[in-house]
Amino acid sequence: MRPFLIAGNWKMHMNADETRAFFKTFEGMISAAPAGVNMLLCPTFTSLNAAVDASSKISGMHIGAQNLHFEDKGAFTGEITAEMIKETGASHVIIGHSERRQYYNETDETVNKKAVKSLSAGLTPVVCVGEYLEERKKDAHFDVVKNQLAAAYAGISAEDAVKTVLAYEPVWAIGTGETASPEQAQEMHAFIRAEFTLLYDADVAAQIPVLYGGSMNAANAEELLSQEDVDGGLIGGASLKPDSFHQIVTFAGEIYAKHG
Ligand SMILES: O=C[C@H](O)COP(=O)(O)O
Repeated sequence: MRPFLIAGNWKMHMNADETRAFFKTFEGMISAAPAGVNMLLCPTFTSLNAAVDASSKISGMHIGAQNLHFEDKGAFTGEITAEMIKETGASHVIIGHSERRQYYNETDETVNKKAVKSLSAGLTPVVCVGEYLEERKKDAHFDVVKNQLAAAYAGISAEDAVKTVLAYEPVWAIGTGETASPEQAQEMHAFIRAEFTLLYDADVAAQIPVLYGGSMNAANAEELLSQEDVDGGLIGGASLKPDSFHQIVTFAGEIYAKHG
């Protein structure tokens, strides 16, 4: 089975001191990721250095940013380049999160440009897709995700596609406490895998980790992670607490030990 990636998106929470405090507690719980599990935490830009420093004590822990600009430099006030993120020691970057699509005019085109830029800079893009509730109610969710996928991966070679991570985050499940059922998650993840097979081939599709995001927590993670095509989670609120993040990582390790 594919290794799990348990990722936390800290959004606009956790300053540098709080980041160091999180890691101090977390490293008391775990010094290395369980076999078959990788961990990723994505703090704010100003906490990246603190997170990278602290993460060096935990094997299998990676650090990522939450956004980047697709240009190398220029008059883009408030933005940050891929190279600047790399300079902190971070290895991943979240791209196209629904909050950025919703509040900051992120489009399918900019998501694609950002994915291309992060790959060329040697950062792993965690590309986010997902439908709104109205789209699911209209039964348009598969088409929405299919279009987002095709746009995000336009012009990306198979060789690069396998270096990406995909996160399916139904917008109606983000921060709402309402999670997709394990069946809904598995259905969409299998669909995404089939789309990757059409865009590339079955071998590429089998290599791209597909994470679920949307109110994943210690109470529902085990069932979600037990689904065949759910390769991990992109966790918001529950990743801010060392004990719940640790619990989710532990579930992933147990599932991998059983089936891996
Ligand atoms: O990127 C993470 C997602 O937006 C999920 O956030 P949440 O776990 O707080 O619902």
